[in-house]
Amino acid sequence: MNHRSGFACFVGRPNAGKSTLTNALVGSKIAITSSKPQTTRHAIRGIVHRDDAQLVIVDTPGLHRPRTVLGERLNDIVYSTWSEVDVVGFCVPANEKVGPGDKFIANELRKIAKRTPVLGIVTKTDLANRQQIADQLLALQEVMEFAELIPVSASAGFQVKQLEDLLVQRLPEGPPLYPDGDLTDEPEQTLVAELIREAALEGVRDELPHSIAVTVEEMLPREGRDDLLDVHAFLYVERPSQKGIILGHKGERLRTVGSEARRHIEALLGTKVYLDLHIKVAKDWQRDPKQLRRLGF
Ligand SMILES: Nc1nc2c(ncn2[C@@H]2O[C@H](COP(=O)(O)OP(=O)(O)OP(=O)(O)O)[C@@H](O)[C@H]2O)c(=O)[nH]1
Repeated sequence: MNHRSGFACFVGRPNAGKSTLTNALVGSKIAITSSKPQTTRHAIRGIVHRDDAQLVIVDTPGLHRPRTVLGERLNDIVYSTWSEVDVVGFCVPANEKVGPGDKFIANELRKIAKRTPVLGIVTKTDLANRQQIADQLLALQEVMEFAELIPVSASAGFQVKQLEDLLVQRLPEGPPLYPDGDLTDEPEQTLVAELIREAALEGVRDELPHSIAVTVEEMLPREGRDDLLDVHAFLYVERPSQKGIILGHKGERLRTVGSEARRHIEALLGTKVYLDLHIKVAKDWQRDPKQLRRLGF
């Protein structure tokens, strides 16, 4: 049998379960999941290695109606990802009605479906009964024509292997694209920034959904120690009032954010970490292309 290799990405409205599915396929936490929408801001690749294939999964941010420069940038990332992959999985949760958001995405996907096969994936089947799952498959079929339709549950591990096979079948023949063992080719610094941002948003997402950006200025082993990494990072907010929210009473919240982020960074990098975290106010960074570039968007 010939070896196959190529790229896949999952699309779907926020919270559809794309990151969780990526993690279930890759078998290690490389994309950051959360219970609130739009936390996946970077195209993080996870890699499924098999004897007969290598599947590279690109995790895209949710497509949405752009209202700010950041929104437009995010959509650009989505479109350029779609045009680069061999197969797209369109995720719709089993326990939520197929709605206008899904139809909006389907309309956009239809434009690429002639060149790139699109699989319809009903996710989170553990949250629905058989009838609901069947109804959802039918509802999904209504919105566009799919190359395949499949129900899965990333949490329960239901049909994840089957989905992997369907994705692999759509890849072209070719040698592995990455060396064995690579989980992601996203720079560590980006992952670390994402973990800090995630910790900072915990519990205040409704107040500050898109107002936080994080840059990691420096990551260096502590002099004379090979078991301790110094991480210097800035957390950007748009207004002084938001700084107060992040800081909390007497800076207590920021300390919690710091230790929470540090725990995750240590788990990711497998080393002890000293996290030096400072807040900066960068006025309207979301609307300013120059600031966006500086913050890595
Ligand atoms: N019960 C159940 N929950 C799931 C499953 N997959 C994802 N979830 C939950 O659904 C929520 C959203 O999942 P994510 O994987 O972050 O969704 P996403 O589509 O990547 O979200 P964005 O990054 O916001 O676009 C999280 O709370 C997950 O734990 C599943 O198979 N079963």
